[in-house]
Amino acid sequence: MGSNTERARKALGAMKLIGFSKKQAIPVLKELLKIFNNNWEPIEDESYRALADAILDRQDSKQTPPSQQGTQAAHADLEPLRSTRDDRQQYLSASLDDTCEDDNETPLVKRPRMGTANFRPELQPPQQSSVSTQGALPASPQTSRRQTRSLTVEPHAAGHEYPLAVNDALVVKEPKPEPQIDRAEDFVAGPNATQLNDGSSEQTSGFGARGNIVHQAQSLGRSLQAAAVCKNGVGSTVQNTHETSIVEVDVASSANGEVKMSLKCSLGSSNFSISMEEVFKMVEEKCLHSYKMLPSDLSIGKLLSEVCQSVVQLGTMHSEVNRDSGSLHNEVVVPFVKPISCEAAVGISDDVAGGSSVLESSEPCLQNSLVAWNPELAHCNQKTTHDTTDISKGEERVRIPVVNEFGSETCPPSFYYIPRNLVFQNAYVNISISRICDEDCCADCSGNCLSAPVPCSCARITGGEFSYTLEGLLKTAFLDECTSVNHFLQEHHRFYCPVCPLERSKNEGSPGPCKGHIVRKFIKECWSKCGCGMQCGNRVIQRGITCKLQVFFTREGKGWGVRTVEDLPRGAFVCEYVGEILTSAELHERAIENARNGKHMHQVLLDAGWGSGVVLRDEDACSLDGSFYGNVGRFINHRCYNANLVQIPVEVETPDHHYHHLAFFTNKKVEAFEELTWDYGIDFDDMEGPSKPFRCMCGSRYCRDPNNPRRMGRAAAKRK
Ligand SMILES: C[S@@+](CC[C@H](N)C(=O)[O-])C[C@H]1O[C@@H](n2cnc3c(N)ncnc32)[C@H](O)[C@@H]1O
Repeated sequence: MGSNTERARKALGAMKLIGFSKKQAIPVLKELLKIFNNNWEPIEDESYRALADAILDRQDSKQTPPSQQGTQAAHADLEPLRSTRDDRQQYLSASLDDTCEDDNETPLVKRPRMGTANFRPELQPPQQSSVSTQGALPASPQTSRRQTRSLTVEPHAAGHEYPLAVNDALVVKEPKPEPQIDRAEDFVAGPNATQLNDGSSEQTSGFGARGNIVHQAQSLGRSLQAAAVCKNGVGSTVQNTHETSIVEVDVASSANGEVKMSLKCSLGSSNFSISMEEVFKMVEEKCLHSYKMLPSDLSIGKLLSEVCQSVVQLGTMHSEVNRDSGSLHNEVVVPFVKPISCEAAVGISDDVAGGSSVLESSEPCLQNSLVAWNPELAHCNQKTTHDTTDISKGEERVRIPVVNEFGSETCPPSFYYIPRNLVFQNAYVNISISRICDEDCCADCSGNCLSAPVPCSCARITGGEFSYTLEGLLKTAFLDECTSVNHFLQEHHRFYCPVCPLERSKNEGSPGPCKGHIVRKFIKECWSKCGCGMQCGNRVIQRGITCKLQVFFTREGKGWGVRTVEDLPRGAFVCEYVGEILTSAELHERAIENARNGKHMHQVLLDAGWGSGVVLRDEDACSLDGSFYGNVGRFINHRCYNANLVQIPVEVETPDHHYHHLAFFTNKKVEAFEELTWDYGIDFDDMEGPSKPFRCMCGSRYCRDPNNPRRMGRAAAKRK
């Protein structure tokens, strides 16, 4: 603590260190001491941040144009309401004056901490009849701006009303759910929170909050909660002030693994409404003041989002540690509860008309999934070999964690993670240098083909233009065309095999008529026979996954799914669908086997190039099966019509298209924590197959499943 002189010396030393002379600092310090009724704590807090800001505000105010003087005058009116100086104050002023003579001292100053909840004079509670920082220090252009942004914070500002007298809780924008899925938002809050925001209840501290959050008993644990309690000008001479101001940072996880941070500022009886953008901007400005310079791309929003992502990652790691030490259910960090089996009876859909289609599972899985909420009904402790911190086991450039907030298993049933397709047995995939002719590669190129003045021969099959932009995204026109294939099937070319390999594998002697395959646009990437480097912009999918993904257990009964934990722009490559490359006959066998075993189906036809006019041999009619060997793509669930991913065939190392890669790209902007989905192309009306399509839980208003009661009219749902 120390004497007032000592404290003043330190404060001035701290200011000196960041470039403020005593001449500049002393009057402001005096002013603040008056405001805080000689309470040093709010001034010393955060390495004298209040003092530094107040000095800056005062400096700014000197440049305030005359037009803004009226506002200052309004504040000046508050002056008489302020508490009068007592003897102590006078003594302190004298001490300060003394201190002024000594310029040699350089007390230690802590580096200001960024992002820590702290008490701010500007956000000080309206002391009903007395204290106002704004009143004490003339409003500057900056403070005026702040006042405009946080209009109702200052209760006595002339002419200011409280048009949005609402909640005091500042809630960071919550992770966005997948559009059009109605969800009960079950956020599990920190221990201090009770119920936020349905308007019906408030927190213990008197806060309400925006959003739709139902808090439950479990929490992320105290370690994830930071609370800063700052004394707020409590003193005998200040009347009508409340005892403390509390600023809390609460981090809560939702039932489906989303993370929400809420900042709660107890501001007594004041009402105010501000947007998070305003808060972020102000914090950024303050950081700038404190640090004098900031990284140009600093964004408090991003910083907070990073905090949320770290919570998810830490939660995942904790769950793994707990699982290993057998204490999963003793110490709940993220609300992991008892598991379910997600084994399911399966069937194979005969539908190939929608293009690449995943052969689907059936009801039992859904029934199992629905018991996920009831731990007592959970069963099947199937052992898996997954690393929940990274299901790819280091095979990808990024880690892909697994999160399960509902099931007794912390990870999905076993499979081998492979980052690239592998031939199972008989599929004919001939990758050889000699098969790539000169027109199908760019041997003379170097560096980045996208930067060349004239597109090289690798752009030939895409009409002389590359599919990618220099930023590594799909070009809009190309993406629009690929997406419209899924949306308006009838308008796109459908190819009918003279003898369909799929039908032939079902009935060799008398194959049924081909149901049709959609002719899709291909991406063609440069490859090893090209002269360009691996960083060439026309090599996107072959560089592998770069975005941050997470495998999570869905709440809607779809089993496991995939979500992004960062915002993704439109046209971004997400991942490939990887699996064993099967022939039609092998595919058929697998489907029957899967149907017997009752598993999710993970098979996708690679039929985008079947319309080449040649009658395909069985070994040329390839498909991918991710059941036993696959990558993260095997977890991506189906959504009717308005999925956020589009599947695009990609030619990399073989020029003929019976074998190709299947890559997923975002077809809209996707926000962090949205589930990633693609339209499997299932015809839910097709009941001919050995088993029936799964009951669709996609939540899309355009759901095609006739058994889905929530879908819109059949006509709307049916594809054009
Ligand atoms: C490629 S897998 C997707 C990952 C799967 N959810 C899992 O847990 O392994 C396809 C299977 O997921 C389930 N599924 C995918 N999308 C679904 C949806 N919209 N509604 C219900 N189940 C779905 C079905 O069981 C389907 O056979």
